[in-house]
Amino acid sequence: MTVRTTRSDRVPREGRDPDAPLVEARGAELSFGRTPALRGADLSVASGEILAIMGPSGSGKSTLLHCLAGILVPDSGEILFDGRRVDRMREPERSELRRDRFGFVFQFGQLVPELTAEENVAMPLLLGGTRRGPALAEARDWLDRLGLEGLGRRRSGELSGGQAQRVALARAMVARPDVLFADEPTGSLDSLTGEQVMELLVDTARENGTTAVIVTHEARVAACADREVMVRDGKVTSLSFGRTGP
Ligand SMILES: Nc1ncnc2c1ncn2[C@@H]1O[C@H](COP(=O)(O)OP(=O)(O)OP(=O)(O)O)[C@@H](O)[C@H]1O
Repeated sequence: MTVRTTRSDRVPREGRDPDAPLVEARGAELSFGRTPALRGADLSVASGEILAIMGPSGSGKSTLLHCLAGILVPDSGEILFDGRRVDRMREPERSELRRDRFGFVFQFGQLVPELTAEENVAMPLLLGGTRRGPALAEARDWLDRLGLEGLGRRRSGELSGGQAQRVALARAMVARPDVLFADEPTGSLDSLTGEQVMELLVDTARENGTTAVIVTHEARVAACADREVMVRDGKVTSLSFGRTGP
């Protein structure tokens, strides 16, 4: 069911300047105790862009993603979302931003094991105040779209790794976030399954005009993105623009 899209299919959301950065880090620095993780990271992500962050283990990729997503606050530097200073927000405001505007997929889907797949997917809608019936109907619709017809009543222990990551993707997208943050979304999967999940993730983000920031070790996974950046020693050091042209 996957429809391959190309890097030139970028669809910014209506009403936005496609060239204005939606998510930005400016000179972000963050240390964990004496361990510096970010040493002046600069990054701009345009609205509707699918960006892959690559780099060696321990270089600061996850820390950068967590700062961009308002999970961590840098020691210095700025984090902006849609022109607003995320690093200056208090935790309740950042929490609201994460809930209302961002979606997340992590390496291990982190589904709630006691809940069924459709209940997991419905969770962001329920937290946002949607009634149970409509929320579950929307969740089933997303599961169908991601090729998981008929699996809505299963719990995470009854799903394969690839199925569980697709449920996690449905949960991340169900509330139509502005930005999808994915940290090694295919890291726990074999390469074929990982590629399928990544294609679904990228296609789903593109179809919905969702900006995506994806941390990955895998060049083949990064190749699905519009743009790749490299993180080394806590800095964004090199950029490669789309393979299909400058
Ligand atoms: N919670 C933490 N406490 C202490 N040190 C941390 C913590 N999180 C990350 N670090 C350190 O910060 C540095 C950057 O880590 P980070 O996880 O951002 O790297 P990464 O590029 O995502 O690595 P990997 O590809 O292995 O996941 C590393 O030296 C790491 O050991």
